[in-house]
Amino acid sequence: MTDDLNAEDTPATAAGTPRAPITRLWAYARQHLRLLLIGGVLSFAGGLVGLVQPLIAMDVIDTLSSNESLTRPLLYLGAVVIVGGALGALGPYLMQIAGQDVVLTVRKQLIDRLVRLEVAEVDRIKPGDLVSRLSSDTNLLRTVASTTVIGGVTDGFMILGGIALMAWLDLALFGTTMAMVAFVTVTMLFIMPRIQNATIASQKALGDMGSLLERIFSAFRTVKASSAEDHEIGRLNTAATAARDTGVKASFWEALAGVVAFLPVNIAFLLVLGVGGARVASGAMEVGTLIGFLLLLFYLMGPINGLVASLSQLQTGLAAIHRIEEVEVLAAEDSASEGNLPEAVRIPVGTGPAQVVFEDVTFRYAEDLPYVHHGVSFESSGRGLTALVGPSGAGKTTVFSLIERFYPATTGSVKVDGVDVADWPLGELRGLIGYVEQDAPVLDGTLRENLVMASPNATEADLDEVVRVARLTELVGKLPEGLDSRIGYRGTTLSGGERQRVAIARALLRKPRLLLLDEATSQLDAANEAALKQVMLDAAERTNVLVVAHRLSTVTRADQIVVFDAGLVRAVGTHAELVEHDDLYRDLAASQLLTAA
Ligand SMILES: Nc1ncnc2c1ncn2[C@@H]1O[C@H](COP(=O)(O)OP(=O)(O)OP(=O)(O)O)[C@@H](O)[C@H]1O
Repeated sequence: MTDDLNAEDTPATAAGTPRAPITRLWAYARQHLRLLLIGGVLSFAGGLVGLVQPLIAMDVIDTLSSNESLTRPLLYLGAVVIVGGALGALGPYLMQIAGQDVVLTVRKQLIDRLVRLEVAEVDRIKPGDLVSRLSSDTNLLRTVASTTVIGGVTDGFMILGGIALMAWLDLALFGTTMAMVAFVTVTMLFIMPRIQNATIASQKALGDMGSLLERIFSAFRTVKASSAEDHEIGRLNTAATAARDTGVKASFWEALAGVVAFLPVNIAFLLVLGVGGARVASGAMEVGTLIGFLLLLFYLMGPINGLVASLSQLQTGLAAIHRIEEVEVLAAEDSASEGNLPEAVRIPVGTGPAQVVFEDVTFRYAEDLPYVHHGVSFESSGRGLTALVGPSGAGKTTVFSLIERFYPATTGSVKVDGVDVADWPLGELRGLIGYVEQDAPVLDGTLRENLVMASPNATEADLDEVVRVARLTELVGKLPEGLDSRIGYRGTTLSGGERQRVAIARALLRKPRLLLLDEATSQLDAANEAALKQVMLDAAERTNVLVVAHRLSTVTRADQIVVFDAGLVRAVGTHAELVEHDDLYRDLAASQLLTAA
């Protein structure tokens, strides 16, 4: 189902099951039904006007043979051509607008879903493929949700109208034509699902290409330093070839559908000419009726080809919906939720440092993965610095993920200000926390955009203050446009230490009641190191700071140190106490696991 979205070929724990694509298409189109219907009715009316043309032509021929004036029928014919042309242009135009509206609705829905996805879902999926779903797949929907459906329905009605007229004109010729129509119908039932499957494969191949490209650019320097360009180009080329092959396959079935529509109608044309000619010769039929029938058949070629093209396009659109729907069912967070507490129980609105309590917390990232936390308990409250230390993989960063409610604790409880994080309104919970990740991500854009993204209402004075506190004044001074300078994709124009201080400044701008800081494992130069430590200590004067510490200089200044080992808290104390009483801590302090600055 959602396997295509998964980085590994493990089934996703999606929030639901995709609905049938055709139901989904209806749900999308329904929201723009008015415009679609107006466009459809105008197109249909244009078609009907066109249908009258053969009848007027018959009138012209009859008038010719009766030597009467041609003015009246020719005027009718002219009017019919002009009105038919105008309706035929306006109707499809309105439907195209409706189609763009449908795509916009779907894109907005997808964007909302993608940005609000649960972290656990994002752990499993391939971002490049999501981009292709948002751009390429939704684009496929444009035609389908507008002209295809309405066009198909109008063509269908036109064919039915034409068939009724044929039956009225001559039953024998009607029977001949119907045999061909039956052939076309049966063959289409065979071809259509194949177009849909080939399109799904083709779009998937495009998604794979996007994923591979994203993979390369997310580790571009590593790819180059590993001289892996040829290997990566090979993988991309394979995906591009797969996209070509599946595209060709889809085109083959579409072309076959076109032939299946075209040939029988032409054969019917010849048969009608033969059978009708014989009937005219035997006097069983008027020549005007035969010409009218032939014109009708000729005229119906358009709607028949149109209907077959619509059915082919419908398959393409259904394939796109299939892929869009796979995203729609991924689990997303409800950041606007009011939390789980009953109305009467209000969360105390705190202003000072927030309190964090872990009570016997167990946690694993997924049901098929081992436990990371086996019963973690500790508390951190008031101003000051709490350092989490322990061997790599002991579960320190996971503590932050649980406080931010990126994942729910499996058992036990994580409390902030005495309230389980699961019960907090998500927006409020995250609003009181400043979080600095270990690799201190910086987003493409200007320095200012990066700083205010967590606090859009920050004033210039607030900005100046965090720039000063985070020791960024010198950096801002040397950038060509100061705060408004672009800092490159992922902040590539900044040093590691600068990126971290930008991330800290962003977190501080929120005036957090709790600061979570995942210290970088990479070495920084002495000046950066000292600057960062000072920023951290300054923040600890004002609020509760939890730091995953990798440096001895950080832990020696901490008010409290929590020692993690294999998913458990094995000791809590100050540096002096732990050096005295805890073997692991003593080893950590003495070894490379806590690097001396
Ligand atoms: N998103 C994830 N999905 C699955 N497993 C994960 C995920 N994140 C971390 N883990 C696993 O959870 C365990 C604990 O990871 P965590 O990052 O909390 O350790 P840590 O103590 O912070 O390590 P380090 O000091 O190296 O940063 C590790 O074994 C890691 O492989």
